[in-house]
Amino acid sequence: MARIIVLDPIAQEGLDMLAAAPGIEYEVRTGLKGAALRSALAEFDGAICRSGVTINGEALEGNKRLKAIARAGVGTDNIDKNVATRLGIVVMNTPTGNTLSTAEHTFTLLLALSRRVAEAHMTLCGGKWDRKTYMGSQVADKTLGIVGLGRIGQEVAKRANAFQMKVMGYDPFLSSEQAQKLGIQRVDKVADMFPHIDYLTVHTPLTPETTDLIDSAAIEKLKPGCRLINCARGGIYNEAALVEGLKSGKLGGVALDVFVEEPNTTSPLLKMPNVLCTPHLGASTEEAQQQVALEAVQLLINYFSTGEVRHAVNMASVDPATLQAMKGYLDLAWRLGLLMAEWQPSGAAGCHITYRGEVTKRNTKLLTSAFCAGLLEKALDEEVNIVNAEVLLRERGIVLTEESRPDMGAFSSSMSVEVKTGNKIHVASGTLFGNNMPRLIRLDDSRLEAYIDGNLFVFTHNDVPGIIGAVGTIFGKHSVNIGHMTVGRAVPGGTAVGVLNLDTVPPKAAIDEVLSHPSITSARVIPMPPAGKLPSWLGW
Ligand SMILES: NC(=O)c1ccc[n+]([C@@H]2O[C@H](COP(=O)([O-])OP(=O)(O)OC[C@H]3O[C@@H](n4cnc5c(N)ncnc54)[C@H](O)[C@@H]3O)[C@@H](O)[C@H]2O)c1
Ligand SMILES: O=C(O)CC[C@@H](O)C(=O)O
Repeated sequence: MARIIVLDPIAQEGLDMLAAAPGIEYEVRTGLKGAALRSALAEFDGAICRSGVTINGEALEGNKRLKAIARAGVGTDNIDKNVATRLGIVVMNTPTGNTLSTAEHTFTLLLALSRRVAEAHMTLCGGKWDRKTYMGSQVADKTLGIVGLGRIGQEVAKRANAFQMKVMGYDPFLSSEQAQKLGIQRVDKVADMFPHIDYLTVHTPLTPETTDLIDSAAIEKLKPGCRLINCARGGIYNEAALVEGLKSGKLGGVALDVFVEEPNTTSPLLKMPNVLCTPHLGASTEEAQQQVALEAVQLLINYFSTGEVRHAVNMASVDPATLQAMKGYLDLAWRLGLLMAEWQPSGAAGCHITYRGEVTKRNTKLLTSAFCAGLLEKALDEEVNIVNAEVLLRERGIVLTEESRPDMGAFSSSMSVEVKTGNKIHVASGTLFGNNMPRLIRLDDSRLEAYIDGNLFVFTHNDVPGIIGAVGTIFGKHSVNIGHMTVGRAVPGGTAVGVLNLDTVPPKAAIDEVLSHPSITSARVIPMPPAGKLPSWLGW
């Protein structure tokens, strides 16, 4: 049973969907922070939030249970994604559910700011019929500048065109063709539009590049009287610079839905004329809230029932069909990781993975993550999965590289992992027989064909007659049954490797006896998961 915590109010339709979902139970606990949030998160497998709760590193610290966070909305800046990734927690959002509502809210603020609607309303409510003070500005034939032309920015541009405005815009990922299609005059730098625009609106995430994007220096370059709107994130406009710009008359007005500090009832802007503020209401429509709640709940239901990862912001998304089709390869990659962790027990400095043949057409990045998860699984105290494995590996200074070679080797598909330790390189290669039978086809220099499940007994020896018989006799004497046996070598008479699948873990006395054979150079038991057992992080 997956337990889900709902940390912010979400639409009832989302809660109903959670209640009806088999294998899921949920609790709504809103308004949590600090230690209360941390201990609550530790009791659940999944979490749903909006922008109210702050899931920072402290809130996630030491969490060994949480697997997935779904954000009912777009911005995930209230979640510490670095810490989540490190802990193997996938963070997903619902990118489209509130696009139209937020674009509409932006336009609402733009129009209301132009006509000073809120101030006039407040004056009238105060008993004054004032038709002189609130002279407005027509938007038709004015120019709107848009920074960030993703989903919301583009919808705002469409509405501006419908209101007969000229639109200029900047987004590093907007092509000239798309800009032309949307009737946007694209500029190469944000500042290029400053002297020409009467209105500026931003629709980017809050990032180091967009923090204080509009500060005093930028405001200085704007056309006098320019009106600014922000329905994206507080901090993109520097709030102190806005106050100064309004005071000096350089700015014609400011409309904000978002603030650096939220909730916020003390900003000096709230008391200034030509200012219009709403308390982060961009996505607050019944339609948007219903849609993001349903989408967020669906993301978690899918994640916990099929392992599907969609709209992830801290890892590649994986749909159930891909997962299903890659099950066998994921199992192989994970097992090669587990095997290599035992085969080369001293510290790895680098890993290089080569994919050959048909497997190169698949999502090899996912297979690389699965290998890394296997490699680190036993070494680390914390949960290692495909979300955090690569990060954890790189954090340990292990250099990870990957290559794909579409040509087939001896097998239609294979993956080879090289683990560098000091000046040695250990190699293991595997392939898949059928859909779900992983096989080891190379260990260091020896070619073989071994199972990678159960109690593996791996020994190196000189390629001389009598070794197989000697080992078989020793295990027979100790009542250890051999289920499967394979030996391989690079060249006759050189170094060889034997891999046995034992029905039980051999006693130390049996291993010592094997090691006492003059031609056997090493021997160790490598416990592998039983055949068909898949990693728990795949949710199967
Ligand atoms: N007020 C609200 O309630 C509300 C609701 C929804 C979204 N939002 C905010 O709106 C933002 C935009 O949402 P969206 O759905 O359009 O996201 P989106 O990902 O579709 O678009 C963001 C765009 O910003 C662009 N961008 C990133 N950095 C940039 C930079 N330095 N300069 C110029 N462009 C840059 C990206 O290329 C992208 O096209 C979100 O990040 C979220 O924080 C607020
Ligand atoms: O949850 C909300 O209402 C705000 C949503 C909005 O900020 C977002 O980024 O999607």
